[in-house]
Amino acid sequence: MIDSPLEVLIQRLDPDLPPPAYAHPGDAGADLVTTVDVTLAPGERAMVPTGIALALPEGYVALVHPRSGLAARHGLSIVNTPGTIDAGYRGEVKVMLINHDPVESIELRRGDRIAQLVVQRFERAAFVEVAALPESVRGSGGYGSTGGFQSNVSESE
Ligand SMILES: O=c1ccn([C@H]2C[C@H](O)[C@@H](COP(=O)(O)OP(=O)(O)OP(=O)(O)O)O2)c(=O)[nH]1
Ligand SMILES: [Mg+2]
Repeated sequence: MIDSPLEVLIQRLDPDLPPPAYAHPGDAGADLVTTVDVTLAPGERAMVPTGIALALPEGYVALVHPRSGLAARHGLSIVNTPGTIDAGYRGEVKVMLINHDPVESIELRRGDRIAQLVVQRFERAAFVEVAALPESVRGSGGYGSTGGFQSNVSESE
């Protein structure tokens, strides 16, 4: 890493559990753990505490992302992905987990790594109202305006 890391103040509300940690140098996400055992039935969601509180520097946000391995293997995700941790928030970081598996329950144990925190700089916008927006190549095209899956194209096309 070229730049020195950004200092982010944390409090461990549950000192027996580890602080957020990057698994490898260069990783964007620092893993968060659950402080509680929780079982999620298919389709069920739960607000899970992480035992961590933050004081992010002004101009930074922390985003709570799912872990892809748990998503692929078990269907575990986050309802409001990515969750937004505002710089001024001093409460416990919580994760709104959801079990997307249609059949299997997911059993999580205290200390399991359930999500990852990505700290980013953000811009604060000044929203300037105008009568007409500047033109662009895309215009108002969206929602699949450029096409869909390749397999949907028939051979005669
Ligand atoms: O996954 C999340 C999302 C949010 N938060 C905390 C930190 C965040 O700063 C605060 C508010 O989140 P957000 O703005 O997403 O929720 P809201 O529904 O708009 O609540 P508020 O009215 O408090 O802003 O809740 C979490 O701990 N985990
Ligand atoms: Mg809000």
